Amino acid sequence: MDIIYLHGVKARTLIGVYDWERVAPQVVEVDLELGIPSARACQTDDLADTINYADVVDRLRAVLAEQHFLLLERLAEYIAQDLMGAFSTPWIRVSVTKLGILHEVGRVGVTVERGHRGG
Ligand SMILES: Nc1nc2c(c(=O)[nH]1)N=C([C@H](O)[C@@H](O)CO)CN2
Repeated sequence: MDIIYLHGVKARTLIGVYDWERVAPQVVEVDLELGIPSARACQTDDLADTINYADVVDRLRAVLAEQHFLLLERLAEYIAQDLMGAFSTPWIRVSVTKLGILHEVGRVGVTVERGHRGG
């Protein structure tokens, strides 16, 4: 199965369990890998035969703006289900990272993988 990836997508969202995190949006970084339903575009050279990664970013940013969760786990699951439905992808891996949220820790985050990787 061929894969489209988007790494290091930064966006602001309300996320976190602490009171201060409930009132101030923070920047998270999202890494995505999506299985492409068909490899047709490799032959046709036609954007209509694949997933337009610009559309994925637009949808991801809309989700982050509208949905407010406590845990990164819940946010990653929501993103995975939303994008799988929107782009008919059989497999997805979503990582959501908080930058500099813990003292002397560069990055913390969660990865979820959903669906099945075909051959
Ligand atoms: N497994 C998780 N642990 C923690 C999360 C989380 O989303 N998943 N979140 C927090 C706080 O919101 C964090 O941003 C501040 O320390 C703590 N642990």
